[in-house]
Amino acid sequence: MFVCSAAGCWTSLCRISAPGVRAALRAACRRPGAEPAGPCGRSRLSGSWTQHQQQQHQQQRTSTRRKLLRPGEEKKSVICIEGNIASGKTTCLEYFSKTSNLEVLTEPVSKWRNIQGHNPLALMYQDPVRWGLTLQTYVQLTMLDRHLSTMSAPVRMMERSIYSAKYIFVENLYRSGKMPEVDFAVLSEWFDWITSNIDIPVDLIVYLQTTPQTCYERLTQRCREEEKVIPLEYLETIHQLYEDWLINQMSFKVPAPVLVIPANHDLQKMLHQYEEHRGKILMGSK
Ligand SMILES: Nc1ncnc2c1ncn2[C@@H]1O[C@H](COP(=O)(O)OP(=O)(O)O)[C@@H](O)[C@H]1O
Ligand SMILES: Cc1cn([C@H]2C[C@H](O)[C@@H](COP(=O)(O)O)O2)c(=O)[nH]c1=O
Repeated sequence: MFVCSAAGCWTSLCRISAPGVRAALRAACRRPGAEPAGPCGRSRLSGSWTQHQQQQHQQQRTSTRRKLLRPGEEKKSVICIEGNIASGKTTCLEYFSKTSNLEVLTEPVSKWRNIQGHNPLALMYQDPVRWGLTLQTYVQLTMLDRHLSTMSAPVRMMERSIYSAKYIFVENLYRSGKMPEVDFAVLSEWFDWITSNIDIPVDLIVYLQTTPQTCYERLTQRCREEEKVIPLEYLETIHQLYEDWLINQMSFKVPAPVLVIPANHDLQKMLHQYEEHRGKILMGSK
């Protein structure tokens, strides 16, 4: 049985309305870096940046441009859809997949469920201490492969990223005592090497913000065999790690601006919201 030791907490502080995000993004565009900083020197309001973040990101984008662009070539954009397990990321990608000049990359979950006849995802849920490193090494490899694959359209929308695999899932295994320190050290050195030696451009993060309860209901309804052992507490912990990373911005470096979309709503309202945010998502990545 897979049980998390640390239960997460839900804070209404982090619920930012869509109009609030829009206003914040408008303000951030007008006055880059002028947002008051949060406790760790970063802005708490998603979609806006501190001066430091703005400079860092600009440098990243400039170096990407130098490496990739030839005269007349257009800048390509990468948008990562982030969120808890069963928050609706695949459904969101499916919706946008009908957009022209946009390619969609889903998470390589089928690989995590079958590598040469083995199922590291199932093994990890059955015995995380033994199999956590195995799964997360493979997740890191397959996510890197996704990031580095040749783009077939000017805009790429992909499910999660190498960053969330490390900052959310590896971190959770380690913090909950389910990953031995040596395994965490090996994964961390790999991750640090990859991210400091390989350019992994991300232009926008879209965070589908849900309650753990909503995810629990959707996960139960989806009924993926490996995930039947997941308790609500696990989703609460993952939720809190996401909130600390993307909303409070107190845990790890956020590689791109964050657009928060409240995602507890029914499918129809979600599709309506995606349509409403379409311009911001696609243009915001430019
Ligand atoms: N807005 C929604 N309301 C109700 N059910 C949803 C909604 N969005 C997705 N679902 C369902 O919830 C389950 C998980 O959605 P999915 O898109 O696979 O999430 P994720 O890719 O984030 O794990 C699926 O069965 C999907 O059909
Ligand atoms: C990235 C990542 C994922 N997992 C697990 C969590 C879920 O069981 C699946 C992904 O499914 P989702 O519906 O797309 O959220 O994989 C993991 O254990 N470790 C990871 O790094």
